Amino acid sequence: MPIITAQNLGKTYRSGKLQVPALRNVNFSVEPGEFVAIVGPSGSGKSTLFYILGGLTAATTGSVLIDGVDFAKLSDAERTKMRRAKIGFVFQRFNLLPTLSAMGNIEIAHDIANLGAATKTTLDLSLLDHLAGLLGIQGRLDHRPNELSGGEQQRVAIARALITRPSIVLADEPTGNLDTKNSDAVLNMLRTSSRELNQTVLMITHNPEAAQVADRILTMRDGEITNIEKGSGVPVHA
Ligand SMILES: Nc1ncnc2c1ncn2[C@@H]1O[C@H](COP(=O)(O)OP(=O)(O)OP(=O)(O)O)[C@@H](O)[C@H]1O
Repeated sequence: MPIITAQNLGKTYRSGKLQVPALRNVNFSVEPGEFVAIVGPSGSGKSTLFYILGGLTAATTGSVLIDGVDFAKLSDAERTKMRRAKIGFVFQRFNLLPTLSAMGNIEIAHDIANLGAATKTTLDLSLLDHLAGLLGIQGRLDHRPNELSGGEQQRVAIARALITRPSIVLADEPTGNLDTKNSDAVLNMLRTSSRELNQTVLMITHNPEAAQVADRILTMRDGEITNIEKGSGVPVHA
């Protein structure tokens, strides 16, 4: 069964009398463990699609099924619970909390996920070690965000998203503003988490080379999916 199914998704933003159609008739599904890149020009609806898939915004038409469950049929509390349990976000606008260390930011993500979980877990220190090693941030965990470079902050944000072992990772431009070395580390981390941990990864990117790391590439234009092709699925510089 697909882990994500989008059916006839549409979204129109309304501000006053103005209506902005952002998504039209979007249909696709994603299998568990698949890595899907989403590309397309600015304004084509990529972020809007992510907000809807992540249960942060309601669709105007159509539906999203996560593990067969329709988001729209859940109460706000149930939707929040499901989001915390299943989805990890790597969004540039969801910055790290400035008063906490990198470690504190990762811990709090675990604590928040635990709030809604039926079975409480303790922080998985071996997973933390593993992620910090792969992302090259072991020596930086005691530092606050303002003492970290942009690339390090982005890698901490990835560790924060993955520490809860979400079944779905939504990453919006995770390599934006990163140099090649950091960008490769992030892409390879996402590639690994999909292949080895069976995490489903959806990644928005403007970089065609980054998109190739995915199994499938969806192209959006004017709120529609206009093309679906295979990616190489190969890590960068492998
Ligand atoms: N809150 C909002 N209110 C009104 N219109 C919006 C809102 N958010 C997005 N839009 C509009 O919806 C359309 C799709 O925007 P969206 O941010 O999803 O595109 P995008 O492909 O992610 O763009 P980018 O690559 O620049 O981030 C655009 O025309 C945008 O101006």
